[in-house]
Formats: sequence, C-alpha cells, structure tokens
Amino acid sequence: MGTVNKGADIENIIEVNDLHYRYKDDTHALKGISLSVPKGSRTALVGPNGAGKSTLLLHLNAINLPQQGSIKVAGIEVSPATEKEIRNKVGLVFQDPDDQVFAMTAWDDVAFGPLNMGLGRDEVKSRVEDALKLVGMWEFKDKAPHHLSFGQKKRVAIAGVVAMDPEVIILDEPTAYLDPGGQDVLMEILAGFYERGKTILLATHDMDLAAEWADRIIVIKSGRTLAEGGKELLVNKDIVSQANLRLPIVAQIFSRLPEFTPDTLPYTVDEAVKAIRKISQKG
Ligand SMILES: Nc1ncnc2c1ncn2[C@@H]1O[C@H](COP(=O)(O)OP(=O)(O)OP(=O)(O)O)[C@@H](O)[C@H]1O
Repeated sequence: MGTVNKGADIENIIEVNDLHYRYKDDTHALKGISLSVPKGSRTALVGPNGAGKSTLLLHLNAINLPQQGSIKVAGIEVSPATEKEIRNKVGLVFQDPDDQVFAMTAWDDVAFGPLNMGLGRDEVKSRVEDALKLVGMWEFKDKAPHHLSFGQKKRVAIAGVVAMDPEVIILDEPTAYLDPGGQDVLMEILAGFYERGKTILLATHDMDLAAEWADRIIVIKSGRTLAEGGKELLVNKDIVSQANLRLPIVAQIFSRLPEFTPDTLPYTVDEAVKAIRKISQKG
C-alpha cells in the first residue's frame, strides 16, 4: 500500500496501515487492519456484528487515536496534533444519533460544527438552514433533540455533517431508523456529494444498498480486512459467507436461474431489468 504526502496527487484519500485498537476492557477490536479508500469513491464497508466497523470509523475522524499502526487522511497522519484538521476534512455520522446530537435545539446542533470551523455568522446561518431543509427537519429547528424521534435525530446528525461540507463523509449504518422517504433523501444528499467530487464511506449491513450505491467494497471481519475490491465481492459466495453477509436480493433471485454464472449474475435492479429483457428477447 503506497503512502501519500500532503500536497501530492492523492489517489487514496484514506490509507489505514496495520492499525490495532484495544478497548480498556482488553477487547482487541482492530487486529492490524489495513485498507484504502480512493478519492472520490463511494465505498461500502461491510462486515458482521462486532467486526470493528464503528471502531475503525471513529479513528477516521480522530475520535479514536491509533494505538499501533497508522492512518492518513488526505495525506495527514491522524494524531493528537492533527485532530482538528482531520475533523474539518472528515464528517462522521455516528451509528447512534444519541452519541452525536446533544445541543439545546436542532438548530444549535447543526450549527456546532460550522461554528467550530470558524465560519462567519451569516455563512453558518445559511449552511444550517440549507442542511436542515435538505434533511426535512427545518420545521423542527427549535425543538430539543431529546424530544425528537430516533429517525429525526439521525436526520439532524446528517444535517450537522452536511453543514460542515467535509471532503470526506463517513456514515455508520446511515439508513437504520430512517423511513423509506428519509433513505431516499439521504441517497440524494450522497449523490450530490459524489457529484461534487467528495469521498463517501458508508458502513452497512444492507447488501442491497451496497450493490445499488457503492463503486468499491471493503469487507472486514474480526478486526481485519477480508477483501477489498469492486462490487463483484458482493456476489462472491465464499467471502459473503465468511463475513456472515448475504448476497444482494437481486443476485439471490438470479443465482437460482441456470442461465447465470457467478460472473454474469446481476446484482442491481437495473442490471436485473437488462437481464430479463435479454432473456425475453431470446425467448
Ligand atoms: N466501548 C467499548 N468497550 C469495549 N469493547 C467495545 C467497545 N465498543 C466496541 N467494543 C467491542 O469491539 C468490537 C468491535 O465493535 P464495533 O462496534 O467496532 O463493531 P461493528 O463492526 O461496528 O459492529 P456492528 O455491525 O454490530 O455495529 C466488538 O467486539 C465490541 O464488543
């Protein structure tokens, strides 16, 4: 895995090298994990419960600091000295919004990050308004977060990261607790980020989401990387079963048809439609 230097032409915006992390109770959550995230990619991080996904993501935003091994984000080594710089570059939406949303009102909560970045009052105001409107929470702007539903808090947490407009946006199980409309809004927000050249890393158990959305897959298990590569990993039965995952639903259906081999298996809805058209044209 190549190293990157500040100011150099950075191909991998995130480089994790032989990272170890032990919690205070001695749980060895990361056991020499190495991986990379290409700049501008939509990367899905998948793996079973307890694989170390959240522990890893907390490192990428300098909330956890490396105990052994190293992490570079945009060429900057994650360390106590670079915490603030890293947090301005990387926005993290936590798995549990109760760990993230804590201000007196939804508005204050979303304003927290942009204010910490040192932005001017008018800029903060406009970013907060745009972000709350984007996630459909503007009418709740004056409400105390603890009076919001879980899904609403998640939307506020997402707005907080959107308002910071980071170079890298990381989301830990973002669709959990969002209703289908909320999931669609999130996907639109992520599409907007992607179009503007941002890098998105998303941890999920949802193989359909990974199949539809990602262009790169990282599979982790027991604190180590099991596989890194393209979306074909999602239909690699060996890796999928080792990681306690499941084939995307489209792939499950088509794998029952003799016409398809693992190499030709569709795994997105669009691919499925094309495959059905092809079969019906032949028939
Ligand atoms: N604060 C903590 N103290 C001690 N052990 C922890 C702590 N947080 C997580 N762990 C342990 O670290 C390991 C990795 O947990 P982590 O939450 O990173 O996994 P995950 O892949 O995000 O799982 P999930 O898919 O269930 O969200 C697990 O064995 C977990 O029990």
